[in-house]
Amino acid sequence: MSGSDSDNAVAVTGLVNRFGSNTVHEDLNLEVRRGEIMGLVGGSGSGKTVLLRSMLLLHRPHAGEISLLGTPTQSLGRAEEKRLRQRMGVLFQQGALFTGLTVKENVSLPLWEYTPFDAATIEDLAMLKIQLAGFPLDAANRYPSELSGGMVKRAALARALALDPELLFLDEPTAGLDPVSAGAFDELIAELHKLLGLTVIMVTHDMDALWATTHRVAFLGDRRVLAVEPIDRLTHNEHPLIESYFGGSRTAAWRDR
Ligand SMILES: Nc1ncnc2c1ncn2[C@@H]1O[C@H](COP(=O)(O)OP(=O)(O)OP(=O)(O)O)[C@@H](O)[C@H]1O
Repeated sequence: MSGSDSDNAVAVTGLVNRFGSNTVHEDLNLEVRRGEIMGLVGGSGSGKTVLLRSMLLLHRPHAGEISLLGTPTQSLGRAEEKRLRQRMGVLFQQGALFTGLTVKENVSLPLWEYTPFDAATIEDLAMLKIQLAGFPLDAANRYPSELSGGMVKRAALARALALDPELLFLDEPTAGLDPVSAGAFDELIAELHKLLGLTVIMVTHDMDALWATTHRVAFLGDRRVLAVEPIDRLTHNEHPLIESYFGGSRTAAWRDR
């Protein structure tokens, strides 16, 4: 049974994405409930990033409807789109921090752009988000080039949280981190989810992250979402594409726990 709009943070219906003759999505459907952490997995090239960019309104689909936080997005005006964007945060794979700005300045940027607050208030809010993301406060004046991989992710997360988003998108948040830092990041996401009541959509290949944080996981294959299930069930799904994805030696140990 499909949920009503008010139950869903995201509803994607009949999505089609094409690049020339390459059809990436064909009649793709996905519903993400408010307050859940949804993982997005699938083989390389299955269209996870294109789906993420479509949901972030960074890529206009060929056809279909995407409703975000109860708002259909197909024919939004610029001002409405901007207001909706303010309610969403995103952490891109490489962090995507501005290299010429310190961490504090990076986190302050959305606050300058979208809020009427004065400089002192913006600085206070930025420091609050930096703390919330578990980034060391005494390193807030450092530039991105002076940070470790784990610190870059936390700084980027602080920026994603700057405007108190209701919906948080994470693109491979633990890629490139050592296992200890990746585990700490998983814990942080779970804590923030609990504390802030966020809806989180996370693209990842990281099995630890899927098991540690997600409520359900959507599997992309064959140009659509083939299944949406809790990870313990999904890893036993008998669809050939899903079976083959989770049957590799790196993931089989998880499945057979
Ligand atoms: N801007 C673009 N122009 C043309 N083709 C594109 C563009 N962006 C994505 N594609 C194509 O769309 C398909 C899906 O790409 P996408 O990056 O979404 O896959 P993915 O599931 O995120 O893969 P990976 O796990 O390797 O990151 C690929 O065939 C890719 O070549």
